[in-house]
Amino acid sequence: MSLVLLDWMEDGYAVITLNRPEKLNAINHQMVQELDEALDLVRKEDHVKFLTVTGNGDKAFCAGGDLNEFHGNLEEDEAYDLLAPMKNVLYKLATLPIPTIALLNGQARGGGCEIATACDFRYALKGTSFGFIQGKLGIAPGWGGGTLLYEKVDKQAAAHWLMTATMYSTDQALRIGWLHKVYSDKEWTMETLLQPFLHNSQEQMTWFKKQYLNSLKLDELSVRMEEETISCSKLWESEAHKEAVQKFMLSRKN
Ligand SMILES: CC[C@@H](C(=O)O)C(=O)SCCNC(=O)CCNC(=O)[C@H](O)C(C)(C)COP(=O)(O)OP(=O)(O)OC[C@H]1O[C@@H](n2cnc3c(N)ncnc32)[C@H](O)[C@@H]1OP(=O)(O)O
Repeated sequence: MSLVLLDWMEDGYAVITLNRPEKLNAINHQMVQELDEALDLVRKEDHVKFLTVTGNGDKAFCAGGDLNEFHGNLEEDEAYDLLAPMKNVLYKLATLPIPTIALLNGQARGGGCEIATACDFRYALKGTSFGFIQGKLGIAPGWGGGTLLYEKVDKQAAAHWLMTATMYSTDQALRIGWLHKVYSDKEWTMETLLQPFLHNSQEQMTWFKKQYLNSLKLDELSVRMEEETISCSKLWESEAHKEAVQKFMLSRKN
């Protein structure tokens, strides 16, 4: 079964859906590969105006890395080997030549917030919540999403969220500029959400994105994302991290 769906819409945009609702769309190795392939396909299509990324189900956009695979007993080099491919996926997503919009249909935690941050814009359903909770797990973001957060919101707001590792409501996330819009259940239809983008031509969209990417120093961005993955791999071996993952795993067994 495909754990990542890629749909081409008649209106000229593409939709990537994280498709593992029973596990709150937690990212496992298969999904990393499928996401990578989906992004390559989108990149090749020159008629697509923009891409949306969303999660299947009504509970979560994405609950982060799958803690069965990204488990606590990995050594530093093993952790690096697992984290780096998803960091490469997020770099691809962040630098895609067309605009990207995360449609946050449910909560996002850890790596789920990293995926959303790699998109250019974030729209959320009212009542959802978000957390860069890695700090509470004895680690730090490891897919490059912490680095990207510094590009997307005020630097102090980024540092504050990463260091406190707390859950933010839609209001808090709007206040720091991470979310761009919040919609009610009734308004949560593709027509309402995407209407403002649809009038643009593909040429306009690629230019707008190019102009935005020009404002980022891309070489430096990839170096900083790589540094993040290396740092997270080192933290992976900490006792605090092992204990936090163990706690989650034990809670599943009861
Ligand atoms: C590893 C990469 C790292 C990074 O670089 O950023 C990270 O992503 S760290 C963050 C990892 N994510 C988490 O720590 C979140 C773990 N999940 C939870 O704390 C809870 O599931 C929840 C998000 C608070 C939701 O709780 P609840 O509503 O009670 O749902 P369940 O807990 O019952 O979840 C349903 C189902 O989904 C499975 N699940 C959820 N998250 C993960 C996960 N991250 N990895 C693997 N599986 C996950 C959960 O186990 C349940 O399945 P069953 O056990 O089969 O019932």
